[in-house]
Amino acid sequence: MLAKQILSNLHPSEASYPVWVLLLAGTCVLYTAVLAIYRLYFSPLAPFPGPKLAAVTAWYETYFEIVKNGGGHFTFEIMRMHEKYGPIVRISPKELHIADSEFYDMIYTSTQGFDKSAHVQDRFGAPEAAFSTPDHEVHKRRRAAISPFFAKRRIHEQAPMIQGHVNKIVRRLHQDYAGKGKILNLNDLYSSYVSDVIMSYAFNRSYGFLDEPDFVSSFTSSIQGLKDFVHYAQQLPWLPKVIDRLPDRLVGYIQPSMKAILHFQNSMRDQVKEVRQNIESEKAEAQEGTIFFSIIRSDLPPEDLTIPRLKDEAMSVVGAGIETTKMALAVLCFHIITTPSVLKRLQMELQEAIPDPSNPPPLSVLEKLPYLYACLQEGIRLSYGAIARSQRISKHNPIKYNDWVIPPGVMVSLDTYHMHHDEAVFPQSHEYRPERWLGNPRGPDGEKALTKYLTAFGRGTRMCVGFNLAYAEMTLVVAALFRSFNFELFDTDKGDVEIFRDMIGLEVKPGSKGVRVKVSGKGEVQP
Ligand code: HEM
Repeated sequence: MLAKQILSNLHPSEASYPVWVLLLAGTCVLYTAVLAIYRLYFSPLAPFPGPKLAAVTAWYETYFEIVKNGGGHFTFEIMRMHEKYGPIVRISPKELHIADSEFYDMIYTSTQGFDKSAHVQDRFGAPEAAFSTPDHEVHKRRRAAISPFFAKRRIHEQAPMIQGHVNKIVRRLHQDYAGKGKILNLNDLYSSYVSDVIMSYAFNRSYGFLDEPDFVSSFTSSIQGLKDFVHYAQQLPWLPKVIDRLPDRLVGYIQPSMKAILHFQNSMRDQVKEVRQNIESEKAEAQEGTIFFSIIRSDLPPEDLTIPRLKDEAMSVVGAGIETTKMALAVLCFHIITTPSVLKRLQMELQEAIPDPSNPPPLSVLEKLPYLYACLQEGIRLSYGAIARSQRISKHNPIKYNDWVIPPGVMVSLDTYHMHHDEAVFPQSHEYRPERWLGNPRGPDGEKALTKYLTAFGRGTRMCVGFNLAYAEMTLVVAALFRSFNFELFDTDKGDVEIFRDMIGLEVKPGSKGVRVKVSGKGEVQP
């Protein structure tokens, strides 16, 4: 009515563009004000503590994830919020965050079928992978098709294949690096190693990344580039959908970091297409028993067996274990090399367990070495796996936390950065201290195993499916390298392994070239 009156009082030429703009702007302001008032005073989350601005707008989070210091800083901001507001905080209009290590297992649980949030479904460019699937029931069905391949027994069956890749590394370091002064980039080495392992296992295909000059290939670089886009994809969930409709060349031109995702997507699409074509033409003997051969032959419903869906699953199965395992290895090697007491103790243990380095004992023996295991645990702890929170949603039931009742449908999370730096659980949490894992240690209550607080692999229904593979890869390569070689850091410092920002995975200081070392052959260590 008011709008009509205003318009009728105006000369037609005056009632054109500016009035409509004013009306539109007025409506927007009114809508924003009403929304802000609703979020502050009437939303079911209104009683929860937290900054008012974060309660009013999700742009608060966007600022920290995309703008501040180049983005990836919301996890640290959440930490600051907890210092001010206590263990439960409303971090955005629709989301709560909890900082209480004892409550982790209540959210990341196998006893309740919590969903993931759909707004993060697209962030790794693989929206239909089990990993990204929001709905609990659909996730359960998709995960069931891949999880048997990562059971401990199956990984032990793969140990000779993994050891074969480790032997190749040892040979190459002897030939090209040891005593020659040539600089070895451990990040590149590990990236190639775990990529070769997973491609062998997923597709029975050798890409020979470990044969590449300096262990660098476009594939491993593309995996590294995947995380550059994650916060944009999460904060602006429409962006991946728009990009998906544009020609690849245009995308690469507008957003160079997307090139990595496109490259990876294309290579995974080619892989699954080939397996399916081979099955259809009965030429798939070479792939029989591999992960994707079995998935295509599984009883998943047809909508889960399309090439685009399988491509997404391949991106997840292949991609999820590369940067995570590489960073854990790079971090732990840095600390072992720079801490003489740790290095000596590890080398002594390995010397005793592996009398002849050319004939290493099986995985089942090496994985029981207590100090080696402790070194891995500390590396995993300080590389975090996924740093950022992974939201869970209880669709139907409220969640109780202390005196608070979290209504159904609300995103709630804890995160590994908070967990791994809880000083009550891990005193001097920023220090690399393998000793804290020795002797079946307990948490602060003296009962719960300390391993319960190591959440790098997540927990519950969505826990990392590949953790047995990750431990096997790390055990075999760390045992071989520290048994056979000495390493001296080259132009590398703590900034090359410590968190600078959270890109879901660990991102270290800008411009870092990774952990670089000079290699020499090793004599026996004296007690
Ligand atoms: C140190 C090494 C690794 C770490 C720290 C790690 C960590 C994680 C984390 C935090 C999650 C997500 C949990 C969640 O959403 O709450 C995850 C999921 C996943 N990881 Fe890993 N991961 C590692 C290695 C691997 C390896 C080697 C593979 C396989 C080759 C793998 C495959 C997967 C898959 C497929 C998922 C999705 C599981 C699901 O949603 O059901 N990961 N991982």
